[in-house]
Amino acid sequence: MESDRTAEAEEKIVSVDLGDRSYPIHIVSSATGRFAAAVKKSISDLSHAVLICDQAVAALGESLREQLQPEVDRIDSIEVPSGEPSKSVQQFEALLEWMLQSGADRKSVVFAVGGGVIGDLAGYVAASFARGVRFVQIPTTLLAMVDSSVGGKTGINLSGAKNMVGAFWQPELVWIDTEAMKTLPDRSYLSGLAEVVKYGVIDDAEFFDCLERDAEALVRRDEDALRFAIARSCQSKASVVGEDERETSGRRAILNYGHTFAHAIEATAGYGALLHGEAVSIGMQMAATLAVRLGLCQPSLLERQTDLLKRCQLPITFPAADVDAMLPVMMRDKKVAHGKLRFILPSEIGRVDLVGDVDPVLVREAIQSHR
Ligand SMILES: O=C(O)C(=O)C[C@@H](O)[C@H](O)[C@H](O)COP(=O)(O)O
Repeated sequence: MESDRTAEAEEKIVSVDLGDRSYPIHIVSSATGRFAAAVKKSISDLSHAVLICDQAVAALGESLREQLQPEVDRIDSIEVPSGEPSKSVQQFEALLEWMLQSGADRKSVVFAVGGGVIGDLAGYVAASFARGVRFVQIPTTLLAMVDSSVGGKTGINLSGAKNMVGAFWQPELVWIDTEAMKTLPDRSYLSGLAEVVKYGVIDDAEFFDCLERDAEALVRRDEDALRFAIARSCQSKASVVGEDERETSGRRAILNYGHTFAHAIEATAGYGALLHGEAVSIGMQMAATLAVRLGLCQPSLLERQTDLLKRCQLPITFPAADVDAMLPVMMRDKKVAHGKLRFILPSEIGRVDLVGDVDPVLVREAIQSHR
């Protein structure tokens, strides 16, 4: 009992405030027994649960199924291959057909169990089936915990453009159990740190200082450092999304720091060649280099970012970067307006702006300097 009480006390709830689409993010540690209660609290009239689970965490999917069983009339579950290639039109269609065969209806609730790929894919399935059913995000990678499970961006890739098809569709609940970090492979874990570092650069200078203090603790997955980093990242993301849910005012676009370069790297290198967080790390380096060359920030910003990413054991160059292939892909970025590229660029640690009309020669140079 005592340990249960301690675990409960350690539970942190961050809320995403979006009026009638508001929802809680529960950040817990080894809280197997409390999942069903949290679901019941957030979701009324749950009778049919549909679990879409990453193959890599099939055992967790089974455990969640057992926990939900007493609360529902029916559960259907399916496993999806791990990795970025699953965010495809074909996989999306296969899941919709499977939902239909499973007798899903508008009251069914989709549970997305896995990393960013599964969350984005299953979220888009939920947004599309019968014109939208409710869904729950259960992120099992660090990147999904701190970024993709929060904020309602769901979608899939086209062969030449990442996340090009999708919908803004908010979950009912995000359930983050840091227990999943114990078995996450190193490469995947470290790639999630790139999005953590991103929050420091774009929004929270004090957090950046904490990350500089805690980098080695985070790399060795120290529980306290990790819980702090996850909670602070989720708070940052929740507050930005609360201000600009559908990226209309430009505020939400700050979350895209490094992503114009990263998405082009991922699409041209072939989905899955790099993990998303690895591409974001390299993309942030290219963006900060561009900002220095444009005179928007001091070189010391790039130096601090480089140092922190290196200490997080993240890649900061991509020798195979193909500038000529990347530029046309970048023109399909969702921030392009009136045919012109726009970038999120830092002016100081903790502050970025949306910058348009950037000389393509400087963009090429920024890419080339990280090959
Ligand atoms: O939530 C957002 O908004 C973001 O931009 C967060 C990004 O880290 C995330 O990778 C997002 O999916 C990219 O969005 P996109 O609109 O550039 O596809």
